[in-house]
Amino acid sequence: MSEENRTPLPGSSVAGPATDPQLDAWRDLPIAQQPTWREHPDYSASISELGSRPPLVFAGEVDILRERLAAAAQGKAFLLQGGDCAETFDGATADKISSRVKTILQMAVVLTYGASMPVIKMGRMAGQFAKPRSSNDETRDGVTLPAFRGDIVNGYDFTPETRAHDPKRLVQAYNTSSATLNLIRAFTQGGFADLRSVHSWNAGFMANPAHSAYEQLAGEIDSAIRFMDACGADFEALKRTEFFASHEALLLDYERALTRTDSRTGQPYDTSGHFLWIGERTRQLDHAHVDFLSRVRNPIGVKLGPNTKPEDALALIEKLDPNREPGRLTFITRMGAQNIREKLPNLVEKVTASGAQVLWVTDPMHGNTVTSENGYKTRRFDDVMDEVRGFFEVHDSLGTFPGGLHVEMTGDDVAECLGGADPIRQEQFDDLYESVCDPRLNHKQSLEMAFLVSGALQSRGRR
Ligand SMILES: O=C[C@H](O)[C@H](O)COP(=O)(O)O
Ligand SMILES: C=C(OP(=O)(O)O)C(=O)O
Ligand SMILES: [Mn+2]
Repeated sequence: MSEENRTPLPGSSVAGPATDPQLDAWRDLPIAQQPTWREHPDYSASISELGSRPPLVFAGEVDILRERLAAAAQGKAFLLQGGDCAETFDGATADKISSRVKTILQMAVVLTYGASMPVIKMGRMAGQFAKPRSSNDETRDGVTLPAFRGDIVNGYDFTPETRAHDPKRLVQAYNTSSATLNLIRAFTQGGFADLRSVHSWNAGFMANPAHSAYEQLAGEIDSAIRFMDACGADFEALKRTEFFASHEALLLDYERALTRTDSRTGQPYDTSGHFLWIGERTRQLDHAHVDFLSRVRNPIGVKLGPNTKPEDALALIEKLDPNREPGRLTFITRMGAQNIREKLPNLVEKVTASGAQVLWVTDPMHGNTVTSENGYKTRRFDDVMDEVRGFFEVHDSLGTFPGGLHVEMTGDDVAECLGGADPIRQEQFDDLYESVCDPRLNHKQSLEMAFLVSGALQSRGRR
């Protein structure tokens, strides 16, 4: 069958043309944080291989997510987005994926109760392989090599061979994302996500005396589930849950190659994930990332750091959400606990006054990174929670909706962030620090955060 006559199946997606003046406009713009691999002998073959592979997500699912995020932007749902700073190829095991999904589901139950509204569950998963870095190089014992930029670009081991940028990794990232997403779909659709099991996993967390402060809330959730059961609630329907995949759209080679024209609407969708965000280091208005993401239909996030001016935020809205479509644009603020109460109000005020309806989400991780005395990149649980509290205070005082939480977390018992009720100490880092980039909340710290945020949402609802 000739290319022109090939009719797409209803609702399926077909590969776009090799070049497209709109989707390829970014190629003529300045671009930061990209690998140096254009001249590599495997570059073209890797890109065309990605271009011929099936989409990882279906455009219809992306539309559903946009509707869910629109509800959150209107104060009727709450977003929970979490996962590794940097996923790794080796880390895509059944155990690690299931414990991360499990932890997100556990957090979501606690948050749903506190918020009394739906919680949109989203992993920094199945594609979170590319990392922007502050420096191009890393020096150890007098040897300088290219910095680790995520498994999609190079490897973590400190050897010249591993640190070389290798475009074949693009295809490996696609394959790993595909396997990860397959397992996520199986878990969340196949009975693993049953509300009653998720709730029973939380009993394990409550068995730790360090968490006694959360007993009342845990008891209330328990009673609510028993009450639902007694009323004959349809627990069959609660055996499945929606779960969306997201990552930073950093490598435009990868994102462009997975962009497809949706046969239902004729619109381009970046099918590498449901939700994509632009990082703090690549959100320049006239640069490639903003241009490319302005042209795809997916819901888009933008990280906003402490130096964001209101004019920057307004210009990003104009470019990324010209039709002011609720659910299209999420601002993920990462100000730092020290700054949030001072810097966030002006931004929120000016954006609200402009009439735009964005979803405001807090990332309490990236503005609170410090180096421990023994040399590890870390974050203090108290600083992280202080930023979350500041985020709630600012939105409460302005009458706007604190719509979600974006966290670097894992389901494993690692030691990377300091503190928590069952405190992690820096002496544990040598044995239990596993992250190849930023420090993540471990399983217990993640659940503790969910209980604290749930309490804040509950008091907000009672006011
Ligand atoms: O995840 C975020 C960034 O990639 C990371 O914070 C950069 O950190 P660096 O300063 O170690 O490069
Ligand atoms: C790079 C990240 O964040 P930011 O762009 O906010 O620094 C990240 O989310 O890992
Ligand atoms: Mn990070």
